[in-house]
Amino acid sequence: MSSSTTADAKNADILKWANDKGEFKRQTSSFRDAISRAPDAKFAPEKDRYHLYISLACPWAHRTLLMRSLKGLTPYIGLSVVDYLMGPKGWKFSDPSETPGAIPDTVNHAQFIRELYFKVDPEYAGRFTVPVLWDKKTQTIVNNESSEIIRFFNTEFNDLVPEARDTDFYPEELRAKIDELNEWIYDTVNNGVYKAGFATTQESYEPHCKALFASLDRIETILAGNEYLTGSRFTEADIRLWTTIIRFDPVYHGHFKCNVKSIEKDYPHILRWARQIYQLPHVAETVNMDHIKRHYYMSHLNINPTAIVPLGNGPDLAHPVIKP
Ligand SMILES: N[C@@H](CCC(=O)N[C@@H](CS)C(=O)NCC(=O)O)C(=O)O
Repeated sequence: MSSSTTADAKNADILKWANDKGEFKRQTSSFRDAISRAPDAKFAPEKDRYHLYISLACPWAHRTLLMRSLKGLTPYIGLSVVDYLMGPKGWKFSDPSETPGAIPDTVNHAQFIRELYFKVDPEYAGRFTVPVLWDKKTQTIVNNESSEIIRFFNTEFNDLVPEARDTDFYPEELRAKIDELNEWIYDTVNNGVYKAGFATTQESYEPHCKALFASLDRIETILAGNEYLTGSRFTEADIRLWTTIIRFDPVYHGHFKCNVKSIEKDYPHILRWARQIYQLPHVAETVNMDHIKRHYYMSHLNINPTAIVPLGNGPDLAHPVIKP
């Protein structure tokens, strides 16, 4: 298949989220290299070598932006931010005068994220997802899987960036606990909201919605007895869950039909934890509620054909933290 035929074929179904059985299945990410400080590594940690492409709306991409900020990597790794609106050609770049918060692609001068994928692989037939971590030196995609990008951001710049050494979000002694939490939280919460929201049959919606709230109840119990998910330490497990939780009341509760309970009214310990993280240094500046709400409500027209964006923004995360 030529690249233009591949592109046309993708155009036809890019906004179709569920399969013929009415279920949403997330595709496995294709680019899985890593930045490494090991001698002779293909992708060594270097200043100004890498560029991160994200959407401020996307919870997966948000994790990478957050880790970049928390680890002090902002001056070391460049950033482009796509428009919140996803059209038939996928994520696009816009000028900030049209879309405040957007940052155009100053590295590859692409109009759409798909161009990066085709530049690296003209036969690429997967989805054109964000985040994308780009290497300017070898002109390729290092990795497009957020869970892996945040892992190597956490450790591999520690020799280069003085302040990065002071923080470790995946400490040796908590790894087993973090991995265990990540596994069920990914399946039933991070991806669970999408499985409920993109379902096109009652049978595929209900079990995912029930599993989601069973997990939120379990998380509420954990956070009733602990400051963070693993105890007293803020870790990767919190970062991964938090980007989903702050989107919950403003978007998933209505748009994805996850309305059995809300964070603000029914989960006081999750709310306390969400506010506590929001108020840590460098976190609030990564949140753009306009991009978040407009992306979901205006891009998924099969779910919301009028494209009306509800007014509520969810709980005020800047509100002083009150222990319930
Ligand atoms: N496994 C990926 C998932 C990324 C992902 O699904 N991103 C969404 C936005 S929230 C996307 O870019 N979707 C575009 C598409 O599927 O066409 C990760 O965690 O990095």
